[in-house]
Amino acid sequence: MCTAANYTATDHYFGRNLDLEYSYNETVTVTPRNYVFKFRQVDELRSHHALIGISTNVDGYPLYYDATNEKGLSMAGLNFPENADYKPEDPKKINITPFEFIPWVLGQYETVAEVKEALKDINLVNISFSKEYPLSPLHWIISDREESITVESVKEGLHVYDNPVGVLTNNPTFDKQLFNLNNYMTLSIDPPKNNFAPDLVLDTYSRGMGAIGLPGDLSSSSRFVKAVFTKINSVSGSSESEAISQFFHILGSAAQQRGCVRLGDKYEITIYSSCCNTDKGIYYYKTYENSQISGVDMHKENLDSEEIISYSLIEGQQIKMQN
Ligand SMILES: C[C@H](CCC(=O)NCCS(=O)(=O)O)[C@H]1CC[C@H]2[C@@H]3[C@H](O)C[C@@H]4C[C@H](O)CC[C@]4(C)[C@H]3C[C@H](O)[C@]12C
Repeated sequence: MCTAANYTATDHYFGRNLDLEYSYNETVTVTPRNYVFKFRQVDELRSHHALIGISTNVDGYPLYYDATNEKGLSMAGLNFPENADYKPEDPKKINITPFEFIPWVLGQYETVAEVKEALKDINLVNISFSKEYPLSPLHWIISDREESITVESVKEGLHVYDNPVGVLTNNPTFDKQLFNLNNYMTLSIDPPKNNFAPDLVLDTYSRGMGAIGLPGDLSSSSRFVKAVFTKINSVSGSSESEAISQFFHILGSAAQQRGCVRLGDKYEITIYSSCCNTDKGIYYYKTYENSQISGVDMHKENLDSEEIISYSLIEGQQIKMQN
């Protein structure tokens, strides 16, 4: 399971939890402007916006999970099993493979509005990277400071939904996730009023009772409701430190602890949580066993170069002893 979100304090932030039972040796990867992005069915991009995000790099190609470009546009791919349906090549469309989708969008566009226009001509074509890296069933959230969309290639075709909550998890399809929020409209951050039985004396015996009924399990639809409630009601100071702390707490509301979701002989965990300051191009992250925030600043790299730059994730707790 995964959860992605965006958030605006003074700056704008975008990030995700990557929930899985194994890892692909992912790294924080900066793709500079002159790295040649080759595509299977369309012309290469010799010069493009620079990107920072997390990827698995195979044969020098960054297979991004989530990324932000130097213009502040961000995108993340999340699992969408049984629903994702990629298509045969369509000669009337721009045929992009799912593994090329993040570089193709972030390499060229600056805003969600531009992406929406471009998506009218896109076909997500069923070509995998290689035998070892087959097609992943994904859907995507794309955000800038102003708006977010969700893109789902399903049996009926390519669906592009406005995403008014700036959150994405996994199944079911995004229209159903949004509809499900109707069921929670009475939840509140304030103490509840007794609408249940006004003649009964009912006591608000604990803080937080306004949100009783907010799901706490780790299913995708429950994480969606929990993350939306937490994000929409989030309050943070405007400093970088306060904003990124708050953002990691939003993701923390839907994080997976080892032992709660069994998959055969493994457990799904939140492998990493990320928070990119999309205005400054700084990618912050934590890992399951490293609660300290680490960061990579894309602008400290030579963004005019041609080679990708990657940083291994710092794993293992960094404990600051005080005596
Ligand atoms: C499985 C990951 C998403 C995590 C997630 O949503 N889990 C939820 C599980 S569930 O629905 O609740 O069951 C996705 C996100 C990005 C994906 C990776 C990226 O797309 C990059 C390449 C793409 C290649 O085609 C396959 C390997 C891969 C390296 C992908 C492996 C895997 O599918 C990743 C890591």
